[in-house]
Amino acid sequence: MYSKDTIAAISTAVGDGGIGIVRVSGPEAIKVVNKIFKSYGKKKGLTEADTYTAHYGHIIEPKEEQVVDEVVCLVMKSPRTYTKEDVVEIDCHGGSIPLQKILELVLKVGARLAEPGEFTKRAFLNGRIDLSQAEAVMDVITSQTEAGLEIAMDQLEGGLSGQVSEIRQKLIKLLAHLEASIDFPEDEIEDFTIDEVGERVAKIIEMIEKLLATSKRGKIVKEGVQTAIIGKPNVGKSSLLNAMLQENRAIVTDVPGTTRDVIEEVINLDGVPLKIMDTAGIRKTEDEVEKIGVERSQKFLKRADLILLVLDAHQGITEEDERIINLVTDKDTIIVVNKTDLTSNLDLDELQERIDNVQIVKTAATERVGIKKLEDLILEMVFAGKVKATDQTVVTNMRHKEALEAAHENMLTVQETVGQGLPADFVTIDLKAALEELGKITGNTLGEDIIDQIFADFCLGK
Ligand SMILES: Nc1nc2c(c(=O)[nH]1)N(C=O)[C@@H](CNc1ccc(C(=O)N[C@@H](CCC(=O)O)C(=O)O)cc1)CN2
Ligand SMILES: Nc1nc2c(ncn2[C@@H]2O[C@H](COP(=O)(O)OP(=O)(O)OP(=O)(O)O)[C@@H](O)[C@H]2O)c(=O)[nH]1
Ligand SMILES: [Mg+2]
Repeated sequence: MYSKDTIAAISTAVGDGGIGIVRVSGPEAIKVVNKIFKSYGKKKGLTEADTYTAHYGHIIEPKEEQVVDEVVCLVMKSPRTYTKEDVVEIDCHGGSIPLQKILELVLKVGARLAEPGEFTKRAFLNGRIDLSQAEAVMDVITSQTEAGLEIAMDQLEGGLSGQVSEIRQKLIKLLAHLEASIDFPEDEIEDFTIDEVGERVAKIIEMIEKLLATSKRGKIVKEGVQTAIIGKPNVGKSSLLNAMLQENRAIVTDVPGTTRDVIEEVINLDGVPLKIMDTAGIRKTEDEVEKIGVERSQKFLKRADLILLVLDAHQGITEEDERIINLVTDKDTIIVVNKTDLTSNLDLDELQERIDNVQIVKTAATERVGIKKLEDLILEMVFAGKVKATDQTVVTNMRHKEALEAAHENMLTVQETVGQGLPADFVTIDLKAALEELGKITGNTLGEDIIDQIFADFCLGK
């Protein structure tokens, strides 16, 4: 079972700020800190303190009566605390010596060192938050953009938990009805028709699909969009990157084959980290160095979420372009027809007709023309037009996505069985499986080892 040790850790960055915090949690937290805390003036010790009160004083080495640091202690009493246990925070000076010295003392007088994520794990095990909320704590800490923070905060406040439990409630109700009809087939109290079962199943599937549909957006906001700029040499790929960055990051010359390595830059497009890679022009080449660059860009092409394929309007479409166009058929792609400030030798209508499902944008990179339109189109594409939908719960976690997908599979099986008019006991197994999958998101149905593994990835002191 779960240990009720009193745990302690440094909860702030060590030696990297004016103030640092040593956090202590567990049944002995107040007693432990009280052994090394001397309050200012004649005041009583921390054991007499009310919950959520701050106490000024000193940390003292118990035997030697040596003052270690001047601090403020926060006392928070069970059950209304971060862990639901007694919590004492020692706000000390932020240098690594005071922090480590105080932690050492706390450990000496009765606490043990907390494992990574153990405070939050206790908040979960003691029922203050569920597993998806606990995981959101890390997402808040590691968020890269404001949009990412907003989504993580929604999850921390129980947005995802609420939706998952709503689906689970529906499943449990359906299961209860079906099991009753199996156990007491002659009772007619709650026996609903097969159509009603079908409707309820369809509703549950729809709810799961709605959540799953947000995961693409979730991944993008959390991890960014890997964008590769590709095209044959000299079409203006590096110029396009520079125009999007609004600076001259990549070297631009009129010599084909200028970019030899892959250049990676991040631009913040309306809260979305767009990770743009400018690649070496793709073409057959005898030059060894350039060849390596070409091979690397083909590799990046495979990894990219989005491809900006650049063509030269002045030159028109050549055989080399054709080969590149054929490389990218199954990826989200925007064709950038560049150098539109020069006379055009490219038939846009003909191009659009040939690749009817790919969007085309006209630019003149060196003149910074068409860049805003390109950026709007990128946002529209990666979010399917739902850029501003930030009030919505979004699935960002792979573990959650996989559980939703598994539950979805189970429900489709249920739907098929119901459609064939098979008796109730044929579907309860799959309904239970779906219920179990959804429970993994909130942590209701996860083994201890997997829970341990999730918290092990947390940072120290969290
Ligand atoms: N000093 C300090 N600042 C911090 C934290 C902390 O642990 N300590 N946090 C750590 O992540 C974050 C805040 N998160 C917290 C979440 C819950 C509770 C808490 O005590 N909840 C109780 C009491 C609520 C109440 O008084 O109404 C509860 O939910 O029962 C505290 C902090 C950020 N700032
Ligand atoms: N007129 C005009 N010239 C452009 C435009 N974009 C790029 N160029 C010119 O085209 C040449 C090649 O541009 P780069 O950006 O280096 O082309 P690239 O595709 O990165 O070339 P490689 O790295 O060699 O594959 C340079 O001389 C640029 O100034 C444009 O929109 N209009
Ligand atoms: Mg280049």
